[in-house]
Amino acid sequence: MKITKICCIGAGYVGGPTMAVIAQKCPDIQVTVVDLNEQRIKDWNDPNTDNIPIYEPGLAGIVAEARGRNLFFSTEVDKAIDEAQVIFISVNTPTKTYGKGKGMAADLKYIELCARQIAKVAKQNKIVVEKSTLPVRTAEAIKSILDNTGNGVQFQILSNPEFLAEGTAVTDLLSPDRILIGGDTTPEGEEAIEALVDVYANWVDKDKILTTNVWSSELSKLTANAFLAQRISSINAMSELCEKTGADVSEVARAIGMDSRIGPKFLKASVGFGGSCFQKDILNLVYIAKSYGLSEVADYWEQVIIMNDHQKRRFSNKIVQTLYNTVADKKITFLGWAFKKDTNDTRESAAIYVADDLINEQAKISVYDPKVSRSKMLSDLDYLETRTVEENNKALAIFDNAYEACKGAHAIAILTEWDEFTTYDWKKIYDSMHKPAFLFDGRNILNSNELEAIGFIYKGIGS
Ligand SMILES: NC(=O)c1ccc[n+]([C@@H]2O[C@H](COP(=O)([O-])OP(=O)(O)OC[C@H]3O[C@@H](n4cnc5c(N)ncnc54)[C@H](O)[C@@H]3O)[C@@H](O)[C@H]2O)c1
Ligand SMILES: O=c1ccn([C@@H]2O[C@H](COP(=O)(O)OP(=O)(O)O[C@H]3O[C@H](CO)[C@@H](O)[C@H](O)[C@H]3O)[C@@H](O)[C@H]2O)c(=O)[nH]1
Repeated sequence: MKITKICCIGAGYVGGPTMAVIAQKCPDIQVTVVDLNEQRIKDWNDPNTDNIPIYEPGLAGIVAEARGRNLFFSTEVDKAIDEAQVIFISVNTPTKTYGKGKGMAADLKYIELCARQIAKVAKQNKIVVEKSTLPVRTAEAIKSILDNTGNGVQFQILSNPEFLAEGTAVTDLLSPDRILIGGDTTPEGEEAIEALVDVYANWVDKDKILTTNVWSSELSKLTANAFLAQRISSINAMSELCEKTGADVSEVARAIGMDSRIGPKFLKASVGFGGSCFQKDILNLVYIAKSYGLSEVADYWEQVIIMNDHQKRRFSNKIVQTLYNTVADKKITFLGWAFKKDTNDTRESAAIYVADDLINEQAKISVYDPKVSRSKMLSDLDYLETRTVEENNKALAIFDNAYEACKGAHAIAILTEWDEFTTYDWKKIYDSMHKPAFLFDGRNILNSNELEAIGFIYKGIGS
């Protein structure tokens, strides 16, 4: 089967960039990305591609090239479903905030809504692709909904999890380590797998396209995120021990990373991992393990989250302790609010939790982030419901300029590893601050010797 029309439900951090790259690399395929969120679609259609709703290096150029040619953003969900041979489901699957599994299980209501909508609209056979990250065996539920429409339409369900990381989405999509496609082992299932393999083979080497059964594919995505997050919690655990013993976590990471069995990546100690995926996916894994009665497996993975929460809290505690055990009415400037550099995404960012802790201690927080909007920062804090919206408004001052944000501060905390922070005139910043001037580098990106020579009291992670 040759694919000529694709629809993607969900124009978010995954749907938008993924479909833009498919459209760029496959000019013969018409790709329509649909979303219920009218503003989001309007933003994707903004004539100036610098205003598209997701900031990712290189993305605006790809959208400019493909949009209107074979890439379309629309709110007409039914029409796009009806016309497409392949429908990617790329909607959000957040942690449940209610009912059974609250705070742990993945909320699959948006997935189910998509399945029901596809079932209602489809008049011809279709391939439905799970692009969202889902608990193992979700395809079974989707299949049950789709197969019970009674209109004779045949569906093949594939699992094709996405491994892109934000901030590097475009390069990850253009040169992925692998593409994973899981499907049924029936002839129809294999035909569907082949059709999707052919789409990716337009720009990915065939030996990097891995095909498996559906359950392995679904579970591999949760497993990959669990392993990645575990490395960060492991090095962060060692960072605390380094601080007690005089070892330096960067040196330890380098020493172990040169062991080819361990490898050097994902060993940067930090204020704690954030992002929409790691915590949500591990909690989901823990929930799945518990639901099968595997309490040791559940406890093992839960420790990754416990360690990460500890690391965030440890950072805010260290600020309070170092500032003579009180930050009340002191100005603490955050450089960075995004959960990592090169993205405007703030979901689960460590900055939110550190700010919340420090505001509880009556600190005045000033923030500068090159890409995150003022309204986003405030809504992130409001979402925690620790205090009223007015109180948050009072406690958080947001700046468009780092030098202005740092003026008159008692301490600076680096929460995101934006490259521009390393290029600042730190002497000028030092001169504008209260003394002693403290600098808490939650990302270990600055040169401690240079900063100490200027006069800062510098505290990194794990040294
Ligand atoms: N963000 C990442 O880096 C990343 C990477 C890999 C996988 N994932 C997974 O991909 C999925 C999507 O993540 P995201 O970050 O793109 O989420 P997102 O919140 O940015 O985007 C999801 C979009 O789906 C839309 N939507 C929800 N229900 C809909 C419906 N019924 N019809 C039409 N539109 C609907 C929402 O309005 C939203 O715009 C999640 O399962 C996530 O775990 C995310
Ligand atoms: O050595 C490291 C590496 C990362 N981080 C932090 O970990 C978080 C996550 O970073 P990263 O994994 O680079 O970004 P995500 O966009 O969350 O991507 C992860 O989550 C996605 C969603 O499932 C997956 O697709 C990706 O493969 C997986 O890397 C961020 O807060 C980073 O600052 C560290 O603290 N130390």
